[in-house]
Amino acid sequence: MVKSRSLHLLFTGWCHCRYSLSVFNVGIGLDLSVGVEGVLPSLARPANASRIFHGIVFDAGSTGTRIHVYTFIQKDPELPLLEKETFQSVKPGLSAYADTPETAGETVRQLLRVAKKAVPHVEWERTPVVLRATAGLRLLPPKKAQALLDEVEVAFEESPFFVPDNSVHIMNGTDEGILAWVTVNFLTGQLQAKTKKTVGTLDLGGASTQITFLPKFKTIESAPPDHIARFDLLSTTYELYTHSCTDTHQTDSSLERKVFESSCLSRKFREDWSFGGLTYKISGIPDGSTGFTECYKEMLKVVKGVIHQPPELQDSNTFYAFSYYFDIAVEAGLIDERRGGMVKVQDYSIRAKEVCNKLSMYLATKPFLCMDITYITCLLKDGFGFKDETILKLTQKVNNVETSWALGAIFDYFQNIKIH
Ligand SMILES: Nc1ccn([C@@H]2O[C@H](COP(=O)(O)OP(=O)(O)O)[C@@H](O)[C@H]2O)c(=O)n1
Ligand SMILES: [Ca+2]
Repeated sequence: MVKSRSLHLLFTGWCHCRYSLSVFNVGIGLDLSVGVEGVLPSLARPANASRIFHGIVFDAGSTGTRIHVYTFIQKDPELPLLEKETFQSVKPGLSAYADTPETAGETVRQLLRVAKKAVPHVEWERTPVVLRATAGLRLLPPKKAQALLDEVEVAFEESPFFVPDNSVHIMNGTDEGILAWVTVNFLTGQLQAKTKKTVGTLDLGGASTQITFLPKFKTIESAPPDHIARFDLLSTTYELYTHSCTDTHQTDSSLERKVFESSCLSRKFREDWSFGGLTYKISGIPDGSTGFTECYKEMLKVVKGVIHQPPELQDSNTFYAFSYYFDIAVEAGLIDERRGGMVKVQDYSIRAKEVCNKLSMYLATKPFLCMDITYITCLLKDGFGFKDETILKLTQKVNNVETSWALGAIFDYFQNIKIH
């Protein structure tokens, strides 16, 4: 089976980009406390609740389904701390079961066992469980996606956990970006610092990508209003720039072609790849040119002019980046898988040149690395408009908690954050 994020993009075609105005309110005057493991604002809970309480979030992503079980501690008279997260994931994502939706229910039941172990028996019936699906389900025909969500809901209702209204739904890309930003800025302590020294976030999933940051004055002035998200926290109004692209399925006749040749692949590379009910012959260009320059040109076709470029990104210093930004940096040897690390945008670019100009060296072990790392380079430089020196902080976890929108989603649940 072909494993390449960018190959998927090349087949699905142009990103469908949304720049949305999102407004959510998080209670003015909210109190916050700082802990060793992390920081959480006050969460609404029953008056007779015990000191420890929990929340369960399922992330139904395009490539996998994950469960996050959060344990919070109420430190009276202080506010709750995030004590720990229990995390587990399975592959493939729910969209792989579009024609056998009952299998989606089984996937969820399997992961619910993790929650039963992580949450004490007496807490089950007051512990909320929610599932948010992202690009994989956004791309399915609505009826097929709904059938999967219905199976999930059945599995939830059978479980001993509390199933709130609207517990299971497809999330839009804007919410994904904002909630990931909330997660990272919360875990790094920026939200409670009140200094507005927040960090921007970059997520690159199997079929969508998000960029979210707190813009400076000029960006707010010059960006169209629907590129800005607003919310209030601790008497401060935050205005976020958030932009999400979900790969769209191409409808033109080019999807009918059965052969896909790319200069990002070695001339000797041949593999069959099934996608969208058809099988394609993937290969390098037998008599054509290969290498970084040609590969970059291919990537420019799917990136250039599609994504809005906020001018201030040229001056920005550090962004937190996760998911495929992390995975590909590991595969390229730029960072250690366990520790993560900092890379500059130019590090992706330098490595892309090295890999793409020696394709035969990677043919046996990492045939798609050139394509994937060149795609990331192109997305960062010519898509978003980052400068070479911008630092990306690549991390899967902060304070032992996954850098994912999932924590932001449970925060959203407990706080009734309204995203518009
Ligand atoms: N908790 C998570 C969830 C996803 N991921 C990564 O996210 C990428 C896949 O994204 P995804 O399946 O969520 O796809 P989307 O639905 O977000 O487009 C892979 O690189 C995963 O390793 C992660 O690193 N940690
Ligand atoms: Ca994701």
